[in-house]
Amino acid sequence: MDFAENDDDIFTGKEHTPLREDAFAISPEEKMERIERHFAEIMHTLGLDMADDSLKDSPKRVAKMYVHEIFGGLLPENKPKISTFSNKYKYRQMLVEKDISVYSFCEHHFLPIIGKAHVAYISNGEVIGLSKINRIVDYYARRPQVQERLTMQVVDAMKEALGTKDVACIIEAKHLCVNCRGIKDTASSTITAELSGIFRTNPITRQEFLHYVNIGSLI
Ligand SMILES: Nc1nc2c(ncn2[C@@H]2O[C@H](COP(=O)(O)OP(=O)(O)OP(=O)(O)O)[C@@H](O)[C@H]2O)c(=O)[nH]1
Ligand SMILES: [Zn+2]
Repeated sequence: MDFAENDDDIFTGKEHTPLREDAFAISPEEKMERIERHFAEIMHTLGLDMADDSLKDSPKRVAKMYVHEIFGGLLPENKPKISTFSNKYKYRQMLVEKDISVYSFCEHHFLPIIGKAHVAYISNGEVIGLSKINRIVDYYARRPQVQERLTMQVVDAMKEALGTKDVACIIEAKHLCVNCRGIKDTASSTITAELSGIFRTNPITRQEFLHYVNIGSLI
């Protein structure tokens, strides 16, 4: 199954990211031009000398970074193409892709969320290439996010790609908006878990997953 067939999910709200209906009415190039202009205004307002040779290209750098790098998961064309294979070898146990790097951005402060995701599933006849699990996490991370939504989006995408309900995702991450400003608690981190199918209903399966990912020593 080609997961990227469902590019319109981003429009229907199925992916839950709060986007306007006209989010894609302007091209990525136009988005970069507008962000460059607005970011230059922010820097100017802060009193920075925009003629300084180190600062003058920063609005352009930020615009490119927003549209194509850290928020590249807002562009449906970046949705990973997920091909699955049939489970010919009849592996019936859990598969865990652990310690997947998460680089996301808090939608309240636009500061980094840095951590690890652990994703597990039990095959219902299809298997997925391992790297595609990392790609799914990366795609949904590269948006302004809350950690709860990111965790659920990863599980939804895996369920859709694999045609199974037996999927789980745990994310443990540090939110720089908590660590480096506001309350400035550098020690705390946030854990979210979305457990679906047998991971929710069977405590032994859930325990096996938790055992493999050894929660508490992730970062
Ligand atoms: N539930 C949830 N909250 C988040 C996440 N990332 C950041 N936040 C919180 O979002 C909240 C925004 O709260 P506000 O009171 O509107 O913002 P603020 O005045 O800057 O809050 P402080 O961080 O407490 O200074 C803060 O408590 C953040 O810690 C997340 O992924 N999930
Ligand atoms: Zn924040």
